[in-house]
Amino acid sequence: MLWYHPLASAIVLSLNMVKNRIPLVNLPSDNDSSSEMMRQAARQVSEALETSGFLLVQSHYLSKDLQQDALVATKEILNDKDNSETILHPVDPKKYIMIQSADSIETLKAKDDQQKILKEYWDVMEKVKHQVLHCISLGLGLPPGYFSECHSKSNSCLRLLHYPPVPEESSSSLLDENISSPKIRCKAHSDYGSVTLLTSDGVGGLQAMIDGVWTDVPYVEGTIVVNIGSLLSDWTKGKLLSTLHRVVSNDKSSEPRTSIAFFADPDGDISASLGNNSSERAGMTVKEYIQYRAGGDNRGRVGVAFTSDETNRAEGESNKE
Ligand SMILES: O=C(O)CCC(=O)C(=O)O
Ligand SMILES: [Fe+2]
Repeated sequence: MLWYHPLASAIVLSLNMVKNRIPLVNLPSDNDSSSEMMRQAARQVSEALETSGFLLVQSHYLSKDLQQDALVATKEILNDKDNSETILHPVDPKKYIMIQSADSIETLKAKDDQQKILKEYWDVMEKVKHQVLHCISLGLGLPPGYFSECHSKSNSCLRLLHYPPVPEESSSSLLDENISSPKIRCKAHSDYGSVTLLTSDGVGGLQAMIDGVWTDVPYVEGTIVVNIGSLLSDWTKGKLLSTLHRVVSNDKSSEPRTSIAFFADPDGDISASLGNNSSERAGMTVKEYIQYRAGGDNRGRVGVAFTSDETNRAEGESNKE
């Protein structure tokens, strides 16, 4: 039977491997570093970040209701045509608002209840960030607080994102001239800082470059997609991968898409190379590095899409698309 054909088994196996490379990890609700549950979660988190650079997590801090409410608020805020805070990306077909601190949510042009939801969401993301950093430290055999301690000042930001629907008339040309190139909604890039925590509305299209292949990042309701940025990758001397990713539109994902990216950056005044002297960031502070990657003012995050290592990887791998 075909099922037992060695080629068919290999295909099934590789599909499972892709699945397992972006595992879903339940973050333990207590912070006990010596518990078996914590040790297992720490292993799963660091293994995923070593092999694909991506995983999904579930945290007791985040309820499905809060996640849904935050998505609805995001959609409404970005749909308000009079909102001057909204930025149209210069290249990608997307619009977004950057929120640079929890306090600045109060001055966001949004209704009180929307601000309240986003504030609550921010506070939860701060907690999840520390849960993930705790697991990463433990998983790498470091003291549990090692990375959390470099994130003492909440140097995070929140990006509210909306991708408009792909127009009907262009659906026949969803595949550009080159039939194998799907339409790009967010160009390939790596993130800059330490940990990115992403909520999306379930419209597909997020892809990660894993072993040279653009791979769909699975969506599971109630979970957060976690990936890491170039700084954290560098701090671990490349052991943890800052993986290139992008958002595309294909026949399954041409609908409007809303997402919320929480970018956790380390404290601005510490060294961007954190003792890795071979790093191309040696001599820069975290704040300077983020500004360099963001294109100057840190407002739009449309600066340097990849580090030089990542550029090399991208050039090698884009041929395999
Ligand atoms: O919208 C998404 O799903 C991903 C966004 C992203 O990767 C980013 O803004 O850095
Ligand atoms: Fe990203």
